[in-house]
Amino acid sequence: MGSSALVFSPYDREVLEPYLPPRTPANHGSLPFSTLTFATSLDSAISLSPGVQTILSGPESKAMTHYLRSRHEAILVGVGTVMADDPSLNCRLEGITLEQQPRPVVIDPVVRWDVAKSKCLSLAQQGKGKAPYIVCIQSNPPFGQRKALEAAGGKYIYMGFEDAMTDDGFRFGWNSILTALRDEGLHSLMIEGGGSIINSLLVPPEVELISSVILTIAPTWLGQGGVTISPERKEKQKQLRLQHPKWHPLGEDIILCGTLRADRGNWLQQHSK
Ligand SMILES: NC(=O)C1=CN([C@@H]2O[C@H](COP(=O)(O)OP(=O)(O)OC[C@H]3O[C@@H](n4cnc5c(N)ncnc54)[C@H](O)[C@@H]3O)[C@@H](O)[C@H]2O)C=CC1
Ligand SMILES: Nc1nc(O)c(N)c(N[C@@H]2O[C@H](COP(=O)(O)O)[C@@H](O)[C@H]2O)n1
Repeated sequence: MGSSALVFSPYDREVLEPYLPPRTPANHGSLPFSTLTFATSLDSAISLSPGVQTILSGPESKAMTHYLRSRHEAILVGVGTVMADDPSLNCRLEGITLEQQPRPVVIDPVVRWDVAKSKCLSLAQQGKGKAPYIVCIQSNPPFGQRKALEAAGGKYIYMGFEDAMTDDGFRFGWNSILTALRDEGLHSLMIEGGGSIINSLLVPPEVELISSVILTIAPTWLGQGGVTISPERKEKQKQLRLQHPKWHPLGEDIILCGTLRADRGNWLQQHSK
C-alpha cells in the first residue's frame, strides 16, 4: 500500500459504524473489541503465496482499511505477515494525529522478526506511527532489537510457557493473547492477518472472541497455491455463518460486514439505522 494521504467519506463511515468498537470503551475488564478484517480474492486467497505481498484492495477499500486502523487502538498481525510484507501498520488517513494511530501488535513466539530493521519501527521513530508490541515467549530477545524497540515506545510482551501449546509449535491461546492486550490497556483490536492467524480464529471456541468481521472482496481469482482462508472443520461443527451481514460496494470491491458472536445481535439491532 502506498504512502499518500487517504480520504474515506462520511457516508461510508456511517455504513460501517454498527460493526465498529464503541467510541467510549466498554467496561474495564472486558476483552478488547476485536474486528477481523482482511482483503480476499474470489477464491478465498489473501496472497499468492505465504511470503508474497499481494495487492487486492482497490483505492477506495484501501482507504476503508485505513479508516478501520484509525478506529481501533491496535492492529494485530502474525510474524508471517511482517516477514513477508514489512508493513507500515500505521494509519495514513488525512489529518490523523499520533495519538489516533493504532498500536501494531505482532504475534512472534520465538522472535523471528528483526524489528530494528522494520519499516514499522522506522515510522514510529519518525512520529508517523506507534512502535509495535511483540507477543513472544522468549525472555531475552536480541539486545539491539529490544533497545531500539523500547526507545521508540514499543515492547515485548512475554507469554508464559503454560500458554504455548506444543502440538503445533508455540501457539498461544487467543483468550490469553487478548487478555494480555487488555492488560496493556488496549480496548479495541483490528486483526488483519495473515492466513494462519485468521484461520485459527474462525473455529469454535475462539470464534466467540471476534466482535465483528469486515472483509474486502476483490473481483479477482488468485489461483491455487495461495494463502487461503478456510478454517479447520471440526467434527459435528455447525456451519459458521456471518450474522447481520451487510454488503457495501466500494469502488470495484465489495465490503462484507457481519458478526459471529451470538450476543452481538442485540447490540447491532440497537445501533443499525
Ligand atoms: N490480504 C490481506 O488482507 C492480508 C494478507 N496477508 C498475507 O498473508 C500472508 C502471511 O500469512 P501466514 O503465512 O499464514 O502468516 P501469519 O501472518 O498468519 O503468521 C503466522 C505465524 O504467526 C504465529 N502465530 C499464529 N498464530 C499464533 C498463535 N495462536 N500463537 C502463537 N503464534 C502464532 C506463528 O509463528 C505462525 O507461524 C502474507 O503473504 C501476507 O501478505 C496478511 C495480512 C492481510
Ligand atoms: N486491506 C488490505 N488489502 C490488501 O490488498 C492487502 N494486501 C492488505 N494487506 C495487509 O496490509 C498490510 C500492509 O499495510 P501497509 O500499507 O504496509 O501499512 C499487510 O501487511 C497486510 O496486513 N490489506
